[in-house]
Amino acid sequence: MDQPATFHDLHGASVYITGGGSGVGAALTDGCLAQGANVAFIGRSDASDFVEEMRDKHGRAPLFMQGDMTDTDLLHATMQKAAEAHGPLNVLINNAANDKRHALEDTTSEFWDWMIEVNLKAYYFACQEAARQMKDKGGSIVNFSSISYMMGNSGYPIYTTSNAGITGMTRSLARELGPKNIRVNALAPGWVLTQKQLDMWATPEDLAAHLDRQCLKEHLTPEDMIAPTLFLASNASRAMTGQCMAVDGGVVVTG
Ligand SMILES: NC(=O)c1ccc[n+]([C@@H]2O[C@H](COP(=O)([O-])OP(=O)(O)OC[C@H]3O[C@@H](n4cnc5c(N)ncnc54)[C@H](O)[C@@H]3O)[C@@H](O)[C@H]2O)c1
Ligand SMILES: O=C(O)C(=O)C[C@H](O)[C@H](O)CO
Repeated sequence: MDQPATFHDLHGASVYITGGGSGVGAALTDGCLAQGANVAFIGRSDASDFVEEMRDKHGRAPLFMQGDMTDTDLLHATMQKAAEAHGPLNVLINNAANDKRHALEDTTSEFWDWMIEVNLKAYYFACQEAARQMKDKGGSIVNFSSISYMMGNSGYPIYTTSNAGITGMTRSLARELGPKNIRVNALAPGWVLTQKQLDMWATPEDLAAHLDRQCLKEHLTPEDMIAPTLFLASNASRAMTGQCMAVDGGVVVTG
């Protein structure tokens, strides 16, 4: 898609994205490459085809590292490899998450641990390594949350718990890292119609009900997340930290 804006400071920036090979993350990789940034990303599944698609489109390929980000040593090693390839990180985008459905009654302790490891722990430890790399020259961290917890959605309580945790973590890390000029913000998307959402969760009834809740009467696409993320990543938002920015088409949450 056409870039809606140019963020000059992102040209040549070193950007690391979790889950940058599919869904919203793939749009973010595409959007960052289009700004002239150097992108590295981790993902669980093979993303070689996407890497080649990006090479064809931008003339530069993102650095893809396959692995499970819940392994903190591995996560940190991939972030260090990104720094070796592109320089210390300027931008971290914590995007990868898992919204697997579950109910309180059926939840095991192991499932809780796994969901929190994916949806919260990996975010935290990615921030830890990013902060190390950004300590001398500052940087920007964008943590993907969700409006799902603000809506009080059922069906995935550990996911919504994590989304709420992400905004709390964001505020505290913004305070801790602000003196080093490292900004930390959260972005809370509304319902973004990725192929996975369409394949797994989106029924015609739920889609219609959700559009009713939005002020704007068009469903959101992964590409709609690009410019808001670039804004938070870039110096355009240099006076913003500790915030959670909803990008949701104007969902009005009622009691
Ligand atoms: N799609 C939506 O409607 C929606 C709504 C609100 C918030 N969000 C948020 O936006 C972000 C992206 O959502 P999405 O719909 O594109 O997700 P997705 O499930 O389609 O993609 C997630 C990506 O993360 C990767 N990933 C997951 N677990 C991993 C692990 N353990 N190690 C390494 N990589 C892992 C996957 O490989 C995949 O590339 C998430 O933070 C999500 O909470 C999405
Ligand atoms: O999965 C999420 O994080 C969402 O926020 C998705 C939608 O907002 C939700 O399914 C709408 O009811």
